[in-house]
Parts: sequence; structure tokens; C-alpha cells
Amino acid sequence: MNKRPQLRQARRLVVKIGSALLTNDGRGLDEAALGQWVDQMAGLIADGVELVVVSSGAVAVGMSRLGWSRRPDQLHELQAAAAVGQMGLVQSWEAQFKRHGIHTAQILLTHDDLSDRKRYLNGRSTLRALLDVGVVPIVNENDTVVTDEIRFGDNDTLAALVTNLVEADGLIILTDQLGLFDKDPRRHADATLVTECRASDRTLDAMASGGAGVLGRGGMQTKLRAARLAARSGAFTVIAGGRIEAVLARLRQGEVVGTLLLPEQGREAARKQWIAGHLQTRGTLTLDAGAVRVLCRGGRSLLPVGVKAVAGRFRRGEMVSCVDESGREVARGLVNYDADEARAIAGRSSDRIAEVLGYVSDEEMIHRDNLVIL
Ligand SMILES: Nc1ncnc2c1ncn2[C@@H]1O[C@H](COP(=O)(O)OP(=O)(O)O)[C@@H](O)[C@H]1O
Ligand SMILES: N[C@@H](CCC(=O)OP(=O)(O)O)C(=O)O
Repeated sequence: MNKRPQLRQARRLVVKIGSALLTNDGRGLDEAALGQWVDQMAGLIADGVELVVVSSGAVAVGMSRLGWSRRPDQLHELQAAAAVGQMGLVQSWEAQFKRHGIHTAQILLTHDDLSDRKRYLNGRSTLRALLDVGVVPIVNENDTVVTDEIRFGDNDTLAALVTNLVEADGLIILTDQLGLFDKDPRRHADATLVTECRASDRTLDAMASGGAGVLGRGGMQTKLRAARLAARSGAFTVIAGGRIEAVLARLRQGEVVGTLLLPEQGREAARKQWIAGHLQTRGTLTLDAGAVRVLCRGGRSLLPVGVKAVAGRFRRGEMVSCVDESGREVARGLVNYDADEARAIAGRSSDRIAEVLGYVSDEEMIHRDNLVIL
């Protein structure tokens, strides 16, 4: 069955697993279930998919390790529980992936990390480096330092931001319900499952207005918001039941499981809109004819060697305009070096960056993923 080609074709996926599922409704970490998801994830990886896992559950696992039966109201107690629980969480992910000979990495992020452009680029480079060497990043919110997020639970949003960050094709949110229903199925026995919809469809808002489960915090509202955020970088979102037999494998085969929420536009168009519309340019790089040719062919990064001149004052992560020698703008992108550094390495081959600057943060002046050809 291949009703959903998006899933079959996906090359990079983010899978988010909520607290209610991971902790089997609060009874400690559900190792058996975690092991089964990892088996399925290993199957996806063997099928050529790059995978990022966003795992909730630190607070719930910490509570169970500390013998607390009631979720604390005090923020610092929640943070203490999360710090204890995060250990157990990553230990389990690591042990389960190890059975398949797959390495994992712990990534703890806050929303602020992703709104600061410099940290955004650094996070992105690290995640990309991990995926390049076949490691599965296990992401959670950095609960020790966040404030509101840990109270309200927002790993759905975090997962969507990670989807944007790594430019994943899709986000799979596994939860304790079979998907998004037209009303809260915990309260309405006649609720029916939505199988497919545009993420932007406003009629979904009323459906997702019910609250969260006992352990989870976000409910369907944050999942819907996450789908809309993911759609901004052209990614689809699936909300599906994590306890469905072989759920990830079946989704991968294109089977209609859970709710598929589709973006308005594809990845390339979404990226162009984001780069073109959301950021001011801070400087200009003048490219030689060879670099212009290479960039215009598409799919290539801009290397320092192709840059003839650098104008303006900009920092790593800011937007610069790329012009040809006649001053015509040919591209825009997020630059990997501060203006002074860019000036120092302009015209040089990438293997000389270390010699000139004393370090290399990236081989490219602008990575192709952060570049839009005009
Ligand atoms: N329209 C809806 N469809 C499905 N679930 C809904 C809906 N409205 C509210 N919910 C509630 O959302 C809960 C899932 O969210 P949450 O508890 O935050 O889970 P997670 O821990 O997986 O993030 C469900 O258990 C359900 O009670
Ligand atoms: N960082 C928190 C996440 C809380 C959260 O968002 O939970 P959920 O709504 O179950 O995904 C934790 O690990 O407990």
C-alpha cells in the first residue's frame, strides 16, 4: 500500500515521542516500547532515512526515579526531576540503539537557541555533522534553564523547530491517541479521526481545542501548531498512535495511519520565502564569474575562493547579498563568518582558512542549505 508517497520518499525525518507514551502513562520508562520504536527506527535508517528523535519524558522518568507520585508545581522541582530523568532517558535510547550498532548523541536545546541566528547555525552544523556520520541525535528541551516551557510542555514546538533546523522532509509525532480527531476522543466516544488535511486549515483549530492528557502537557493544540511551524520549511507532519503495531514501518510504507497534515508549499519554495522575506541583508559579497556560474547551476555552496570583495558589517549567521562583478544580485544567504573574517579568507581556498584565521568553523562561506538563488 502506498497511499502517501511523501512518507515513502522522505530522506530525513524527525520523530517526536511524548511523555505519556514513553512512560506508559506514568509507570516509569516503558523500555519495551522504546525498544520496539528503536527497532523500527533502525529499519528506517537501513532504508536510507536520516533520523532525529525528539524525546520527552525527562520529568516523568525523574519523578519515577525519585519516587514522586504527584507532578510538582514548583518550577525548580520540575527542573530537578527533569535533570534526574534525562539521565535515564538517554541511557535507554543509547542502549536500545546500541543493539543495532547505531550511535546516539544527546542534544539539549531551548527555543532561544533556535531564535538566535548564530546559535541556530551552530546547532544546525552540529546536527548535520551527526547525521553525516550516521549518529541519531536524541533531542529534548534543556529543562534546567528554561522556565515556561517545562511548565506547559512544548516538545511539539521544539520538534517542529528542529524539523525547520535540519530541513527535514517530515515530522512524525507519536502520541497516545491514534491521531487528531474531530474532537477530544478521551471525552467523546463518537470522535472520528482526521486522516489528511492541510496544516493551515482553520477548521482544525476547533477540533484540537481539548486539553492534554494527564502526563503530556501540550495536547493537540501544540501538535497542530507544530504542524504549522513544520510546514513553514515545507515539511509534512504525521500525528499517529505510538502504540500501533509497527507504526513507523507502516508509515514508511505509505500506509494511511494517523493524521497527515500537509504544507502549502514544497521545501524549496518555503526556504526561498523564508530567506527572501524574513531577514534584512547586512552586507555584500562580490563573486567572481566562476562562482556565479557554479551557484546559478544550483545545489552548490559558496566557497571563500569565489569571493572577490566583501562590503558591510555583518556577523556569522546574518544575511548577505551575493552580487556579480557588475553589481547584479544573484543570491542571498546566511554567511558563516563575520565580515572581518570573510575579508581575510576571500579569494583563498578552503584548506587555507585555518592558516589565516587560526580555526575553521566551516569550509563554505555560505552553505547551500542557507543559500537562495535569485
Ligand atoms: N481533537 C483531539 N484529537 C486527539 N486528541 C485530543 C484532541 N483534543 C485533545 N486531545 C488530547 O490530547 C492528548 C495528547 O496530547 P498530550 O497529552 O500532550 O500527549 P503527548 O505526551 O504525546 O504530547 C490526548 O490524550 C487527548 O486527550
Ligand atoms: N522536556 C520535558 C518535555 C515535556 C513535554 O513537552 O511533554 P509532552 O507534551 O509529553 O511532549 C520532559 O522531557 O519532561
